[in-house]
Amino acid sequence: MRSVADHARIVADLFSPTPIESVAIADALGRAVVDDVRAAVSLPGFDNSAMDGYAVRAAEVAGSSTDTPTRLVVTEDIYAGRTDRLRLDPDTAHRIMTGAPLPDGADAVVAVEATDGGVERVAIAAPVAEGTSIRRAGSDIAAGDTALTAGTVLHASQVGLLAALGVAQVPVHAPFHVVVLSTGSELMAPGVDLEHGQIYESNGAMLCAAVREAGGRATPVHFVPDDVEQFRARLDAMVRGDGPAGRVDLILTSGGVSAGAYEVVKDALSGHGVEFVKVAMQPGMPQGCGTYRADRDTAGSPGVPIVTLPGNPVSAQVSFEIFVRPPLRASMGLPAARVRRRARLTDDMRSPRGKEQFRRGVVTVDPDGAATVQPIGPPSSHHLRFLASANALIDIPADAADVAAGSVVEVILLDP
Ligand SMILES: Nc1nc2c(c(=O)[nH]1)N[C@H]1C(S)=C(S)[C@@H](COP(=O)(O)OP(=O)(O)OC[C@H]3O[C@@H](n4cnc5c(N)ncnc54)[C@H](O)[C@@H]3O)O[C@H]1N2
Ligand code: MOO
Repeated sequence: MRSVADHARIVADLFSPTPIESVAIADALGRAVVDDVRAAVSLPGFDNSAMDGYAVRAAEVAGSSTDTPTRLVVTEDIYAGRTDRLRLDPDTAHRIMTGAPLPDGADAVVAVEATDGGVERVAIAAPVAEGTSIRRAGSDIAAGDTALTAGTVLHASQVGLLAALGVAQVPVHAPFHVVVLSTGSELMAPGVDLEHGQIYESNGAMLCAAVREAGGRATPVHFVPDDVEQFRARLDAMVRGDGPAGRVDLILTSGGVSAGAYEVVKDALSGHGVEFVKVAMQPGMPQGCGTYRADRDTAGSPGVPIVTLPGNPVSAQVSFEIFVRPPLRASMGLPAARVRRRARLTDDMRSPRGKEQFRRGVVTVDPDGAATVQPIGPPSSHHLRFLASANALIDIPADAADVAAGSVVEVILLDP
């Protein structure tokens, strides 16, 4: 059997970086900038007031107190957005609002609370040090400085910084596009009354969600029947790239790869550039991957990478986590690996020797930062409920069999 690490490397080699596109910053959320972004302007762009108050010369109000306020004539009213350049004459004050440009000659702002709030004349009841309540041009970022380094993922605050710098669009990797195929005659759409032996399709919905959560784009292709010819016809349309889905970076299937009599994926793809292997892991043992080329493709056609996951829902989702998510994210310049950490096991666990086990677990971190993990649900791969309650996968190495409560194990955190 192939090791998990070897299969992960072989799958990752199928992936290539997606093209770069220029995207409006609001639409670039969750994507990584491909180049350093330099500030074209300074922030702030001009000296401005940090408070609603009065722009003054600090030396002129030095002796102010409640009993002996300094009285100044107010000669200007500066609101945020005034664009004319002003000068503060000696023995005068300008009423000024937060964010409004500081007049030349002023070297401090007195907050309105330390004054009588006068409009034509103002009484200032407290001294201010030079520089008080002034936000200097470039004190946040100077024009020419690096605002974001290449690879930074855009969250709300990074989008805010780009907007403040007047950046409208940024170059980012195009979303990695995955066509998600579900096979199986037993699979039905929601809303249908199930007959005995039928089930609601769930892998397609789950894997599409997983692709989107990872930052990619997913197109579901549901309910491909267990028919090799029809299955191949669907694939061929995708490989040609002339279907409604456009460019396809990966075809992801689930089901139909083990040892049964109706393994449509295996039957359709064997001999077409796809290799089927057993990976030493639980869940997720039967796996396949390769580059699919249609029969009539001319030599040299690049084909489309394909990963075939096992059909059991927990196997499909765990396999996605281990084999597909990391290279998918790397192809978009996004941090690939989930956070791994050590945690103390709350219960005894058994693991099949010779297979790396990924058990569902709930990790709890106490206020001191110490983590414990409780395994939940049995190891078998149809227990979707327990997967849905887990926040981590417990990664038990292939050479371990019995792991006692209290042991320290490695966990993969599934919550962002
Ligand atoms: N004789 C053997 N039988 C099995 C082996 C084996 O080595 N020898 N391996 C077992 C393991 S481990 C797994 S995992 C599964 C993998 O089977 P397939 O990938 O061929 O998947 P299917 O047989 O098509 O389906 C398995 C199971 O999952 C359900 N399923 C499939 N697709 C969906 C979907 N889109 N939504 C919801 N549920 C789905 C399907 O109904 C089956 O219950 O094989 C074992 N058997
Ligand atoms: O390997 Mo299967 O994925 O255990 O259920």
